[in-house]
Amino acid sequence: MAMTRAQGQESQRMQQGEGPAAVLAIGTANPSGTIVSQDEFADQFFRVSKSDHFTALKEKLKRICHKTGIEKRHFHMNEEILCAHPEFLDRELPSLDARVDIVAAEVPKLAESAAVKAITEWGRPATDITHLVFSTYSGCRAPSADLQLASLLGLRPTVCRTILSLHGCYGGGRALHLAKELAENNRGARVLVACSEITLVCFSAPDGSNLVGQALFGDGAGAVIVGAGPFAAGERPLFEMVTATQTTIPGTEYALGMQVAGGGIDFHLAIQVPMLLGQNVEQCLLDAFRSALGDDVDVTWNDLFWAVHPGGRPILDKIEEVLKLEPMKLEASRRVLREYGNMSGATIVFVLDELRRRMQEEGDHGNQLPEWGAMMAFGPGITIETMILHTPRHPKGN
Ligand SMILES: CC(C)(COP(=O)(O)OP(=O)(O)OC[C@H]1O[C@@H](n2cnc3c(N)ncnc32)[C@H](O)[C@@H]1OP(=O)(O)O)[C@@H](O)C(=O)NCCC(=O)NCCSC(=O)/C=C/c1ccc(O)cc1
Repeated sequence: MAMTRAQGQESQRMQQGEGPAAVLAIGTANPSGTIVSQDEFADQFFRVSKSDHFTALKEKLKRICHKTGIEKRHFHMNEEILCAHPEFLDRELPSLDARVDIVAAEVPKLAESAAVKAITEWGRPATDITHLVFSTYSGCRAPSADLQLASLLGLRPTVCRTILSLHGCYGGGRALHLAKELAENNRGARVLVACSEITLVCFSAPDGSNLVGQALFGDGAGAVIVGAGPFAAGERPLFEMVTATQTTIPGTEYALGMQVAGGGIDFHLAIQVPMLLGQNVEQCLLDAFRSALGDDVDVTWNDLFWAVHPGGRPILDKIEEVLKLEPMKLEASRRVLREYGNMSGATIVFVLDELRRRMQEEGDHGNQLPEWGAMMAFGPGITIETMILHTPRHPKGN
């Protein structure tokens, strides 16, 4: 059969979604097991790891915990697991197999809890999902967590799955970026984004190099349904994903990283990370806005709403300082950090959920959050994912 170039172009156009992709529903979940107050974390961590005699290290961890801006975190890890696996405390002992056995089962289950909430809110059957993008730093096995999640949710066998491994804290941003591209280029596509992180793969006894990570990271999962028009009855865009960019800060590979080793995943966070992000975020935002709205776009940062990955309290402080943001602008990020800590790739989904909650609350009081916003997530590279968001205004009652 012969097809002309024009017919080919028309056929391609017919396969594309209408308008920018949008977030249609959001769900989040945390392990129900252990909730640790940040005030008590150092005492508890040193007790269970039998490290109370390292008094200087413990005092340092207390100083760090006090400065994190975190009030509590959720963990799958508990004393029962530690009793069964004392090797998790000693980086020199082989423990990767046992860790992977646990997270291979738990990471998809946690993702399922978040995804069920998102799918329920979306209101369509799980079998209408066409694509799945799964992000985790705990995926060291194939078939992986994406396939298990697809089975747990009863997705159709033709669902197109992609797993993003070891993207760390920008995994959620990258997954949403990819979902936008999939939805806009496949008419009728409905993409489930799932990010699920369990710190058990990184857990170890305190030493001179791991205190910041142990004080910062927590467990959680976030799920988002993404789709472009035409929208089905009942589907309601929460955030339109207007444009998305990824930038790597040259020469900063050393600053953030993780390494899968026999004794678990090691990670490092250089002390310069907040400064490096502070020096680069404004340019990323300008580039993203120019690509969305043209070179002569004039943006006032305080006129936007903000969904920034709360990688750490000084990162939020630095971004607030360089963009001269009013104090409440990063409140959604600060609240998520306070309540859950840094859940790596899943965190940005919690921030979007918090923003959506605030929008509803403000709307109920007759106020509205700004129409335009920016989402940013950071991770190893140093990589910065930026997305420009727009909130459609729904007439009351719709
Ligand atoms: C709460 C901190 C640790 C301290 O707050 P501060 O305002 O800087 O306070 P201080 O300057 O008084 O520092 C307190 C102590 O912490 C030490 N410190 C201060 N940052 C440091 C430091 N990166 N190292 C090692 N000591 C330090 C600092 O030297 C000091 O030690 P000391 O003088 O003995 O009390 C704060 O710096 C903080 O949150 N830092 C982390 C920022 C950060 O890099 N976040 C990660 C962003 S990217 C991301 O989210 C995830 C990436 C990821 C990667 C791998 C994965 O597996 C998963 C995910």
